[in-house]
Amino acid sequence: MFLLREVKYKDILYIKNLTIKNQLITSIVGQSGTGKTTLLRLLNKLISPDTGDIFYNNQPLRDINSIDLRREVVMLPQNPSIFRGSIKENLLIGLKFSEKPLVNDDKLKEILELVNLQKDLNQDCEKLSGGEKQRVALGRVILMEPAVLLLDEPSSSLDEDTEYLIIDRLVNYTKKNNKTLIMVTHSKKVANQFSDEIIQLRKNTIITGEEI
Ligand SMILES: Nc1ncnc2c1ncn2[C@@H]1O[C@H](COP(=O)(O)OP(=O)(O)OP(=O)(O)O)[C@@H](O)[C@H]1O
Repeated sequence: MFLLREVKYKDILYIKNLTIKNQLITSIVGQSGTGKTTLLRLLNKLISPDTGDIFYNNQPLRDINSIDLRREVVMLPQNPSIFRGSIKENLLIGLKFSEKPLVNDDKLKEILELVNLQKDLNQDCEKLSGGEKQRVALGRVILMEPAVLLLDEPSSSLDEDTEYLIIDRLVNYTKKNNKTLIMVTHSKKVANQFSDEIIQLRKNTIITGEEI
C-alpha cells in the first residue's frame, strides 16, 4: 500500500525503508517529537519529503493529485476542527467538502453509535466536551469511507475505558470493511493489543516490528 524509500524530511525523519500494508491496523508509536505526525502528513501529501520516494499502490505520491489522494486517504489531525452548528452538520461537512453524496439520519445515528456518542443529531457542537468533539470528528472521517484512515491520536481526549471501546470498534469496522487503518498512539498498550504492525519511531532511526 505505502512504500517509503530513503525518505528524509528536514532533520526530523529519516526512513530508509518502510512498508505499510494494505488492510491492516498499523500503529505509529514513539516519544514526543520523534516525527509521528510528520509521517502521517507525508502519507497524506500535506508535506513532501526533501529526498526519497513515497509510493501509494505502486504509484509515486508526487504523481498523484493531492485532492484525488485525499479522497482515498483521509487524515484526522490531533486537534480536528469543529465548526459552529449541530452534530449533524459537523458529521456531514467532510462529505460536503469532498463532494461525496450525503447520507440520511439513520446512517448518521449508526456512526454516532460506532463512536459511542449518545447525543442527539441536532445538538449544538459548541457545548460538547473535548472528548465528545473528538468523537464527532472521528465519525466525520469514518462517514467518508476512505480506503485508508490516518488517525493522529484519535483517543487522546478519552478516558481509558472509552479509548478501548472506540479503538476496538474502529478496528472491527476497519477489518469488516476491508479498510486500512494507520494510527498514531501514545499508548503502547493500545498499540500492542490492537495492531497488526507497529512502527516505532526514534530520533533519526526507524525500527519496525510487532512487539515494542
Ligand atoms: N514544518 C516543520 N518545520 C520544522 N520543524 C517541524 C515542522 N513540523 C514539525 N516540526 C518539528 O519536528 C519534530 C517532530 O514533530 P511531530 O509533530 O511530527 O512529532 P510527534 O512525534 O507527532 O510529536 P507529539 O507526540 O508531541 O505529537 C518536532 O520537534 C517539531 O517541532
